[in-house]
Amino acid sequence: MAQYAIALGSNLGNSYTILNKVIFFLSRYPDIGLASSSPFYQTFPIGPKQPSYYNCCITINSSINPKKLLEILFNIEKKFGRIRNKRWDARTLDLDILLCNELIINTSSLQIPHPQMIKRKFVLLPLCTIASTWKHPITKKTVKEHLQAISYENIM
Ligand SMILES: Nc1ncnc2c1ncn2[C@@H]1O[C@H](COP(=O)(O)OP(=O)(O)OP(=O)(O)O)[C@@H](O)[C@H]1O
Ligand SMILES: Nc1nc2c(c(=O)[nH]1)N=C(CO)CN2
Repeated sequence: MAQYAIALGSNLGNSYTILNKVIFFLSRYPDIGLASSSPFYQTFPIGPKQPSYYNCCITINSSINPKKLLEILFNIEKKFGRIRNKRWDARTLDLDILLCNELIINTSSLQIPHPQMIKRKFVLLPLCTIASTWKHPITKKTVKEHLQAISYENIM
């Protein structure tokens, strides 16, 4: 059984409702147990000009392996209306695997920890509300320490 941290984001459609529905959907998914879920934060977009986001994080327990979980999350993004065009395009749903136990994976299609997570306040702030002491397996710093190191502000 592994513990995963997952980041959710949405900035197209009724984002608040979409995130709620996705968390409910995941909580009922076979072999996935929802452990915790953060508050939702409205955040200014990082990157190209586009609508503001709702972001949150969850932790789950699952016997599903990381590669299979990525495939499942990809299909859930599709089910909730994600159309993939360019990188960083506005989207109804983005699901990123942030952490899996103390595991490090570095393949072309899957990197864990998520390489961008420690730079993103819209990830670290919600994650810190549910997993502040989780140690990043590469930097060895906790989620809280990474959050404290970020100076920019994009939370509304
Ligand atoms: N830990 C991970 N979680 C989710 N996707 C990942 C992960 N590691 C690698 N990927 C890969 O990243 C690819 C691009 O993902 P996506 O289209 O969601 O990027 P993005 O959200 O636009 O940008 P970013 O990657 O900066 O969040 C996916 O096809 C997936 O194979
Ligand atoms: N505030 C915010 N900005 C973003 C986000 C996101 O989830 N929230 N996701 C991006 C691509 O993954 C790019 N920029």
